[in-house]
Amino acid sequence: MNDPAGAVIGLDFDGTLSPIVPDPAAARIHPAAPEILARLSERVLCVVILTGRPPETVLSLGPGLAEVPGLVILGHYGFERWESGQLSAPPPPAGVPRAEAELPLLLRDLGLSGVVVEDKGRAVAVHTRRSPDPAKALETLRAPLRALAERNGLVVEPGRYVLELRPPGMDKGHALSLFLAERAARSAMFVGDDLGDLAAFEAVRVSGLPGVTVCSGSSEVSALAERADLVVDGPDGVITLLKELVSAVRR
Ligand SMILES: O=P(O)(O)OC[C@H]1O[C@H](O[C@H]2O[C@H](CO)[C@@H](O)[C@H](O)[C@H]2O)[C@H](O)[C@@H](O)[C@@H]1O
Repeated sequence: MNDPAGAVIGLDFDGTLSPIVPDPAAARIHPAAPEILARLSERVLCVVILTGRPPETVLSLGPGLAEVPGLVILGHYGFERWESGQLSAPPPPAGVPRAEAELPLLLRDLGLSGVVVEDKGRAVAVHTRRSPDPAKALETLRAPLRALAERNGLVVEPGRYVLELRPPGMDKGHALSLFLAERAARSAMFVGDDLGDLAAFEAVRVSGLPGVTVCSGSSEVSALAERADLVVDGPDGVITLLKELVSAVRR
């Protein structure tokens, strides 16, 4: 990297900094991540975590992240922002509690077992990873959840055995584009693992900046690996890459 002081390093959380586990509440950041991010942030313009999770959840699943110098967390696909200990968030949309209230009946009528609802405040995620046939359950849910989202002014965000109902008007691409402009970035890297990260890959490409897109590879998602400049082996591979970056970068 020729100009690390101008580089924004963007990273997704689940599947990238945090290994995928069956229970979303049991996820934990890779133990090496906070320290390596702290070392990296001293060498680049900014490190930003761009995630579908609320920033406060990322901080609780990622002990040590609050101490990473200058770290910014853009949560809920960019609707919420945590920086220097401060959280900024617009009021939550009314459609989310309305949609969530309809979910138990919908799931019962579809006869699905092992499907778990994650209340995220500004969004609600429906997980099938722990159902007997996760892929089939996801397909069964797709159309009914799309209709439920539309009735409540929401959109469906698909992910790794999850369909999330969330407000429209923001995605990781838009959030990253705004952030690159805000920081007057001179180069950009984004690391992600899931479909929601494709928009951030595109944001790196359309920025016109020197950039690199990295896929935290898995057997569950192929679309990202096909579009990435570089594919690494899951969160362990991401940590190895970040360590190499820290070693390579002199500011
Ligand atoms: O944008 P991200 O940081 O990647 O967040 C996307 C979703 O991640 C979480 O779900 C995923 O990780 C879980 C824990 O490893 C896993 O059980 C689940 O199957 C994955 O889809 C999170 O629970 C969602 O709310 C996020 O939107």
